[in-house]
Amino acid sequence: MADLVVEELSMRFGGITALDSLSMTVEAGQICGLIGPNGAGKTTLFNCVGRVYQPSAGSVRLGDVDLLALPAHRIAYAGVARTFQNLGLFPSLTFLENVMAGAYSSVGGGFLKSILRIGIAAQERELEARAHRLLEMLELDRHAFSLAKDQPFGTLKRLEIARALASGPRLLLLDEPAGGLTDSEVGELSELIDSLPERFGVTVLLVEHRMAMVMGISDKIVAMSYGRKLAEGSPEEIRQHPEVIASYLGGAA
Ligand SMILES: Nc1ncnc2c1ncn2[C@@H]1O[C@H](COP(=O)(O)OP(=O)(O)OP(=O)(O)O)[C@@H](O)[C@H]1O
Repeated sequence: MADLVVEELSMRFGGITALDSLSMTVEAGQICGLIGPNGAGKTTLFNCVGRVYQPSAGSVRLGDVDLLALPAHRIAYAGVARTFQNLGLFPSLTFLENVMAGAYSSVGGGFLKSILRIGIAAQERELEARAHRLLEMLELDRHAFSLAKDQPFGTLKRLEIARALASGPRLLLLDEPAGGLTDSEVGELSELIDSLPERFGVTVLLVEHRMAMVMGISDKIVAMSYGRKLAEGSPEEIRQHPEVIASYLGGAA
């Protein structure tokens, strides 16, 4: 069943049509890669789904929830979490604190109630235990008390994913997760991302320029050009799609 449903989404910036009536779906537990040449509208689509931009027309639904009807700050409660190209971490906090900061966005409305019920100290302990478990699952537990700013970029990319997972999302938006990584780091990160749907029950939407990585881990790919969907299908179908090859993949296919 489709988990994420985007229908006839359009976004204009002044005279530029960045998204032109684009529709797509992602099934629950799928990894969907968005590809396309520079300026195709991938980031714009990503930012409309993540409620950074308010689209000019169209709809975005996650399960039964109309994401565009929510105020942008409620997006985490609806089950959407994201990572950022340039890391959305707090450099002067420890790994553990960064992950706990990610978890706070999920306690939201129930937070006050649970404080009244179990007290703030117990709530903190619960979040801390959850953050420790996540660090362990992402093989980052040895860094729990390291400051984020003291660790290499590749390790911080994993921490960024741990932080996003801490809110218990249903949809994870990954914005160029492999940007700035070495080839061996990309391999490790691909394995991690590939394992996320099964281990954490998330659906993943991924924007990434490293073609081998997208082709290797995506269940489906949406190829975009000039704000429109050029093709949608399995990596194999996309690799062989004449229009995709002509407009974008060329030698990379
Ligand atoms: N905030 C903005 N203001 C004005 N124009 C924008 C804005 N964001 C994107 N655009 C324009 O919308 C179009 C789509 O851009 P977008 O960044 O979504 O493409 P992209 O596929 O993500 O490209 P890239 O691979 O280079 O990141 C481009 O023509 C871009 O110049």
